[in-house]
Amino acid sequence: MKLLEGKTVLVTGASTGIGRAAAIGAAQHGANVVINYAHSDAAAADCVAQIEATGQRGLAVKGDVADPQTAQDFVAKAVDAFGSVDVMVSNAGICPFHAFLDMPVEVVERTFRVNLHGAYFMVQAAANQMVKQGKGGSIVAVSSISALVGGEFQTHYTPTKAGVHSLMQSTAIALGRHGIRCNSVLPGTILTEINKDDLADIEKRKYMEQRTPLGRLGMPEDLAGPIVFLASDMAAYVTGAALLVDGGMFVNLQ
Ligand SMILES: NC(=O)C1=CN([C@@H]2O[C@H](COP(=O)(O)OP(=O)(O)OC[C@H]3O[C@@H](n4cnc5c(N)ncnc54)[C@H](OP(=O)(O)O)[C@@H]3O)[C@@H](O)[C@H]2O)C=CC1
Ligand SMILES: C[C@H](O)[C@@H]1OC(=O)[C@H](O)[C@@H]1O
Repeated sequence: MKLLEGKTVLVTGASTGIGRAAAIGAAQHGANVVINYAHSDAAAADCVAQIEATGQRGLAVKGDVADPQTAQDFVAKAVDAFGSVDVMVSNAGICPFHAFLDMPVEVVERTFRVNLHGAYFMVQAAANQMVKQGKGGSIVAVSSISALVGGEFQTHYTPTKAGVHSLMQSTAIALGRHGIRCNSVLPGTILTEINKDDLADIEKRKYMEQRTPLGRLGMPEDLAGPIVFLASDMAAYVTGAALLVDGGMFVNLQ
């Protein structure tokens, strides 16, 4: 059963990792997919090729989500290409691990701008287009387990993920009257480019695995199903919700 037949799905940060898996998962469920990315041209082209291999249409639009104009351009190009915006998956993000006491100002500001401002303006641009279309829509933001728990080397990052989680709660209220649902997924530790260096520390990787009741770290594809579900009409009465996708890591105190 295809859950997104006839829909146009936009995914930010989809050249690699979770965004890429969500984009391909949406195409496998019958959507045409427009992806955003900032740097990785070849990876973005490969993602579009994978989307098209499903028989759906794909388009990559390059742009830095930290710039509010990128959101306007992304939505406009999606409408030009495929006629509407039915789903926005706000996923683009960075996590440059760094200690707190000597955290450079530029690292804090860049992380806030990409992860939180970027999500804010993407969600706002998509919502305005959905309101104009008058047939509702679905917004799924990729927050994190880190919205709920801290990280010694993530003091600049975890507040952005809590912010994204909170943004979905507030926009669920602001947009409910337009039939637009807003939810977040909260991934645990998923093996992607964002933590390749961090998890090259074998002891740390083992510790993270041992904290996970399902016994393994996540793969990007583990997020595709939950994101497609929240994007789809199967979740028609779900808004303002946050879904942990973490193999049980969050509940594992002892
Ligand atoms: N991996 C994990 O354990 C977890 C990840 N997350 C969240 O998942 C999301 C995706 O990360 P993940 O897949 O892990 O990591 P990746 O590094 O694999 O993917 C990040 C994606 O974001 C894009 N991106 C980065 N900066 C920008 C920017 N300024 N503008 C537009 N696109 C940008 C990258 O594109 P390009 O390379 O072209 O710049 C890439 O497509 C992030 O929001 C992250 O916080 C949440 C919880 C856990
Ligand atoms: C980048 C981290 O490994 C990853 O990102 C998060 O949001 C979680 O903290 C994960 O551990």
